Amino acid sequence: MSIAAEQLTWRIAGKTVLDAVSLEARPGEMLGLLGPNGSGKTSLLRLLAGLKQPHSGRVMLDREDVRAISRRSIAQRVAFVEQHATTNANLKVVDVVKLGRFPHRSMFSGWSSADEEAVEDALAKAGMTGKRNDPWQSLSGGEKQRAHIARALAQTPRELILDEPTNHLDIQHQIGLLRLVSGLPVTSIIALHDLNHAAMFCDRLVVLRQGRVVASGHPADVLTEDLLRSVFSVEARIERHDHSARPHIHYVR
Ligand SMILES: Nc1ncnc2c1ncn2[C@@H]1O[C@H](COP(=O)(O)OP(=O)(O)OP(=O)(O)O)[C@@H](O)[C@H]1O
Repeated sequence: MSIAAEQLTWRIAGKTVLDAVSLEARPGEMLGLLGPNGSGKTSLLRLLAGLKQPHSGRVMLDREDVRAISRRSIAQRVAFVEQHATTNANLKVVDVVKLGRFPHRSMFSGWSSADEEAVEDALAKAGMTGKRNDPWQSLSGGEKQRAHIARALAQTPRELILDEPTNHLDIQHQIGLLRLVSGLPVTSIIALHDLNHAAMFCDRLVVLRQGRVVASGHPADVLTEDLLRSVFSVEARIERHDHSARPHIHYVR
């Protein structure tokens, strides 16, 4: 249930996009990945999901190098909700969600009651049951995003990687999604731009700047006025909630 990057370096077009990045999402933890535009969040998540190969360093699942684990086992346990996911436009919502069961099926197995249950549960958790038979093309941007999340949940992953999954969602669904992910019995790594949402829901945070980790730890230790100024170039005052001890950022106009 743990997922880790060890000294990952990735370059493209003569540029070092990720420079010896290490992090670990511990079992059951929701790890927030923060950083300004272009800091390397998507590149790092794609390496962790196995969609790109690092130039050096390694990705570990439960402390085992992913290169020693079969592609099928990885596909069964790691789900990735991409930022700009595309889907065949001729499918119905339920068909897209069913694709999440693909890694669990063999050439000879039929559609099982476990598959059916996983799909129904995923549709319900993503709030998409009522749209199950709608054509993909008829969905709004936020509904498409929720259907992609349902597809990832139908995969019944042990590790869940999400790249800015709250983009396109209204505030109710942003909070609903973060509450859902934080309550799942999975290990998750989630890239977020809303620092207050990250502070509210994530167990720990990692901050990237220009492809390097510049801070990591509990939200209260990471989200400081100095860090907001030096990494995000914003002035802010930080208040701590009495009961949760989590930081709340007030940006200065
Ligand atoms: N295929 C590519 N070709 C050239 N440059 C790339 C490629 N992929 C990533 N980069 C560069 O790597 C850097 C990091 O990009 P990445 O998308 O990982 O950042 P990000 O932190 O996810 O940004 P955002 O918050 O804007 O989504 C950027 O400067 C980007 O231009």
